[in-house]
Amino acid sequence: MVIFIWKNLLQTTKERILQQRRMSVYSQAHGYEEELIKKKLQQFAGGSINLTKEDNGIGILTLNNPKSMNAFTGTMMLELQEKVTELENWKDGKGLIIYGAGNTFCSGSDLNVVKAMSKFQDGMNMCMFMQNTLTRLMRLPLISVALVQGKAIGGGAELTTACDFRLMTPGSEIRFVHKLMGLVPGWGGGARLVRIVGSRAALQLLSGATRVDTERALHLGLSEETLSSSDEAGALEEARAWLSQYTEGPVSVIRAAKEVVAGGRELPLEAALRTEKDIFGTLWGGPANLQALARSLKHK
Ligand SMILES: CCC(=O)SCCNC(=O)CCNC(=O)[C@H](O)C(C)(C)COP(=O)(O)OP(=O)(O)OC[C@H]1O[C@@H](n2cnc3c(N)ncnc32)[C@H](O)[C@@H]1OP(=O)(O)O
Repeated sequence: MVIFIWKNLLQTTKERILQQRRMSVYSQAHGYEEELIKKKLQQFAGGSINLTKEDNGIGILTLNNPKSMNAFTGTMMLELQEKVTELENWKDGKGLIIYGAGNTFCSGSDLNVVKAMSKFQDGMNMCMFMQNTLTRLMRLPLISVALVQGKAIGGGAELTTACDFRLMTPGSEIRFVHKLMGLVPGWGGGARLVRIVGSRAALQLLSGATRVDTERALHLGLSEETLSSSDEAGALEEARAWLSQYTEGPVSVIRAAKEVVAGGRELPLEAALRTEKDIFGTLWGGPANLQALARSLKHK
């Protein structure tokens, strides 16, 4: 009977964790009209977002619109949402690398879309659409890395902040150019940047529209490492090797580690502690835990 109650409790906990992870920031209650914005975005076609899921549990998400420096067209925004949903349902996933085709990361929103969506309500709906998608991306139980080659500009810079880590190739740069367009970030990149580099550095980067090269990014803690390869294949291989240090091991444990950190990053302390307890409960006495105990490991 006790075991039955515990199993039910564990199942409910797992469902609650899953629901929290998929929760969007905006709904109709905030005046957000998802179907309307999706219809509008559909009108601006071009490029694609491609996803491959490797056997090692690492997903590779490619921003593919190289003729416009991988700017996000409307259909790419819609495809990003679809790929995030696919990744939420990928039970074997442990890590994710996001990179841009053609040796550059992303030049933000396609300026043709920006111009055509200049009405207030369109802009707000697009902002909420992208914040919802990037928040769900950030909450994925996968350790994520933005591989920055070339330029990450505007919304491209914002996208990098939705990843757990950033790796940069020689000569690459991250730049929040919003000020120069009479804007501030709207894809959640401002709020996330504060959590990554602190409020003073974030304010400097936004109000100065500062070019952040590899050296400055390392200094600010915006980038983890400057890779040695500049070419796409070499950089991707290096990023894969870097990420593998952290994705090595049982799927359940790696995903749980990411979920504990995601809770700690986003929630007030008591809620984060309760989330940690719930996630701990999904592992305690589980296969990975029992196998480790049976091996009587010493951590010398
Ligand atoms: C969320 C808010 C936002 O993201 S608002 C958008 C912010 N982004 C921008 O303003 C980027 C504007 N573009 C630039 O500053 C430059 O093109 C950057 C990215 C620095 C690249 O410069 P450079 O290496 O000299 O290449 P280029 O200018 O010749 O560009 C190559 C082709 O790509 C295009 N492109 C570039 N960015 C965009 C964009 N965001 N939307 C639409 N098209 C874009 C350029 O127009 C150029 O096209 P073409 O070869 O002239 O036909």
